[in-house]
Amino acid sequence: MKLILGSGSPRRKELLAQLGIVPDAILPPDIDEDPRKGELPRPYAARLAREKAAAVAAGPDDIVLCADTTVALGRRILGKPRDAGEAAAFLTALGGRRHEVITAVAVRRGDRVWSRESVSAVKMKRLSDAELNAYLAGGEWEGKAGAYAIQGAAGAFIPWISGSFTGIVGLPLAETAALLSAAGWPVWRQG
Ligand SMILES: Cc1cn([C@H]2C[C@H](O)[C@@H](COP(=O)(O)OP(=O)(O)OP(=O)(O)O)O2)c(=O)[nH]c1=O
Repeated sequence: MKLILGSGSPRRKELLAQLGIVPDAILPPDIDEDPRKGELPRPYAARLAREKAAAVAAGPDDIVLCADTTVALGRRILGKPRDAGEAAAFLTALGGRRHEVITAVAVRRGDRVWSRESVSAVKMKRLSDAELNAYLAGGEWEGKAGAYAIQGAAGAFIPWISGSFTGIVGLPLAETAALLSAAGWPVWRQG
């Protein structure tokens, strides 16, 4: 039995390492991430996590761990921005309001799949032009859902959250540990 982290996100690898878990392999999935027409953020994140888990090649007894993080502004899905212009638009839309960050986790072993979603509420302050421009120039928005990373400089824009910090960063550890255990991975083995 091998543990395969089906993710190219360095954050997910680091969060897993917080549990003392080093995957036997890292295989980033390649799937179409376009939302379906009218798809809501939570079902979208759940679908993507499962599709990622299905897309990663693994042996019948191997465990595949995948996740998807989506920022939801009401019914609107904010994924990874295409460019700095879209990042600016996302951050302007998020500023001065509350939004949700959904991270869906899917664990697959053979044909069986276990999955859960972590939903957190996040308040971002309204950004001044100086804050927005400096943040965009820093490049931390690249590859991040909603165009920010709470674990970096954008932490200064977020006075309040309710939910799971590890979930917002990309892998909710409480849910992840429970799913891995359910699939038979010895999360709490000694030594
Ligand atoms: C909201 C937020 C997202 N993110 C990141 C986590 C995810 O890596 C990314 C959302 O993109 P995802 O599509 O969830 O993941 P990914 O493309 O980075 O990696 P893979 O599909 O291979 O697993 O946004 C942060 O790092 N901090 C944050 O505060």
